[in-house]
Parts: sequence; structure tokens; C-alpha cells
Amino acid sequence: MKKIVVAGFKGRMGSTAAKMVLDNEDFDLVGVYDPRATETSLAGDATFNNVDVPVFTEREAILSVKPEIWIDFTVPEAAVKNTKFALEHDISPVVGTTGFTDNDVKQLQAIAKKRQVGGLIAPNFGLSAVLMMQFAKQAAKYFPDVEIIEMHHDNKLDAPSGTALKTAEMMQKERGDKPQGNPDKTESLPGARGANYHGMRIHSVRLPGLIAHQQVQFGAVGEGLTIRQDTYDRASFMTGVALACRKVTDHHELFDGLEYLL
Ligand SMILES: NC(=O)c1ccc[n+]([C@@H]2O[C@H](COP(=O)([O-])OP(=O)(O)OC[C@H]3O[C@@H](n4cnc5c(N)ncnc54)[C@H](O)[C@@H]3O)[C@@H](O)[C@H]2O)c1
Ligand SMILES: O=C(O)C1=N[C@H](C(=O)O)CCC1
Repeated sequence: MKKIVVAGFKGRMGSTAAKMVLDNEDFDLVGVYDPRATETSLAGDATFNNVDVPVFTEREAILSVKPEIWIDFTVPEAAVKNTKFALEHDISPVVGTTGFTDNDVKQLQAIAKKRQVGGLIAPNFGLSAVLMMQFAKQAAKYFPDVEIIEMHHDNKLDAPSGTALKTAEMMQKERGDKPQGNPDKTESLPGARGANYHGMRIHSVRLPGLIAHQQVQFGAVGEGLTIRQDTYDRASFMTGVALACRKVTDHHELFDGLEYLL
């Protein structure tokens, strides 16, 4: 049984992940962590089947339950520190928190390599999102003019989304740098044309009712192509999280994207 701790268990994704761990017979939920928690055990919480799992509000204390895997759905600033902490204690991180910079990822990968610990940081654990990114990369080779419209719930902290940034990075590898639109354009309202990633524009929509959605829209003379992905339920991320928990400990490096474990 894989001994797993979930950081951010009071949140939308952390609570879904903790339930997923409890629901899988090859996983053992040895602890949950969230500074926001006031209880000391999950016993008495029907959401988590009243199981007697210790609740931690201090990171160091988690070492007492000797986890092998650290699932993280927290906030960017905490997640970078949590991932470093996990790696330095030979715990394999499975991180879904978004907002990591390229530099954060590189530094964490260096720690993982040095300590020979396997792990994963993935901006999106949905299989449809992984495929959407791969299809977009493929299309960008032939259609370099593209804009990303990402749409999320209005409680989301980071913008653009981790998925949009990763999609743009993957497409940039195919299309390179290319300014788009009219070079003489003006913006009567600043930001009207969205964020600029190597010439590609990214637009972030935040609305109640949404979960996570993305449209990658390509345009060329006389034709267009739109690739769209929709997440209707956070449960959809759990197949990818469970897969990562089963596979990361077979590796000795920190991967940046679920596609490396599929
Ligand atoms: N990779 C994916 O597939 C995927 C899917 C959904 C969301 N996300 C990302 O997951 C993250 C969490 O999203 P959410 O909607 O669950 O947010 P949320 O606000 O509902 O939950 C975040 C939780 O983290 C806790 N937290 C804050 N600081 C912490 C710390 N130092 N240690 C432990 N916990 C801490 C908060 O108290 C809160 O309960 C976001 O970055 C989001 O973009 C990723
Ligand atoms: O709910 C969120 O926040 C999500 N964030 C991810 C991102 O930033 O790409 C994607 C899944 C949902």
C-alpha cells in the first residue's frame, strides 16, 4: 500500500484527492495537511467516511507518519516550499497546484535529480486536457497564428492558468516567436488584447459556474481550427492523480506534465 499525505485537504481539489485516496485499496491515507484545519483527526467527518486519519497544520509534523507520496493542491507560494520539503525528505511529490515559474520547476528538478526521487508537477491531471495540449502543439506547426481562451471558476487565484501557459510553451516549441495581429494596433482599454506569450495572446475568463475549460483557436487564410476542452467535474482529475501516485515512485526525476507518465 502506498502511504500518501494530501496537502490542501480543506480545499476543492485537496478534499477530492483525499477522498480518492481513501477509495483506492492500494493507497493508505496516512495524513492530511492544511493550515486552515481546526480538527486533529478526520474521525467524525462524514465527508471522509469518519476515518481516523491525523490532520496536520504544521508541515514538519507530517514526517511522523512517514509518507511515500505527497499530493499537493494548495496555493503557489506554499506548493513550491512543500515540494522542496517533500523532495528533501525523499517523499515523492504529485503536485497539481499551478503558478510555478520555470525557475521554480528547474530548481526542484535539480533537487529531485540529486536525491534520485521521482515526482510530478502537472498543471492539469485531466486526460482530455493532456490531449488538447498535444493536439494544439501539433496544429501550431502548420497554423502559427493562434490565441488561447482559458475559462475558469471565479475563485481561481492565478492567471493565466497553468494549463494555458503549458499549452503556449508547447506551441512555442513548434511555431517559435511570431508577433500576431496588426503591428499598428492600439488598445483603448489596456489588456484588451490579452497577455502576450511570444506573440500568442492568452485571454483569461473567470466566471461563476465554470470549472476549467480551454479553447485554442487557430486562424489562417480562408480557414480556422478550434480545439476545445471542458472539465465538468473535479472527479475527472482523479484518474490522473491516482495514476501518478502509482507510477512516480518507479522514477528518479521530477516530471513536468502528466504526459511523461502516460
Ligand atoms: N493540476 C490540476 O489538474 C488542477 C486541477 C484543479 C486545480 N488545480 C490547482 O490546484 C490548486 C488548488 O485549487 P483549489 O481549487 O483546490 O483551491 P482551494 O482554494 O479550494 O484550496 C487550496 C487549499 O490550500 C490550503 N493551503 C494554503 N496554504 C497551504 C499550505 N502552506 N499548506 C497546505 N495547504 C495550504 C488552503 O487552506 C486551501 O484549503 C490551484 O493552484 C489550482 O490551480 C490544479
Ligand atoms: O481550478 C483550477 O484552478 C484549475 N487550474 C488548472 C490550471 O491552472 O491550469 C487547471 C484545472 C483547474
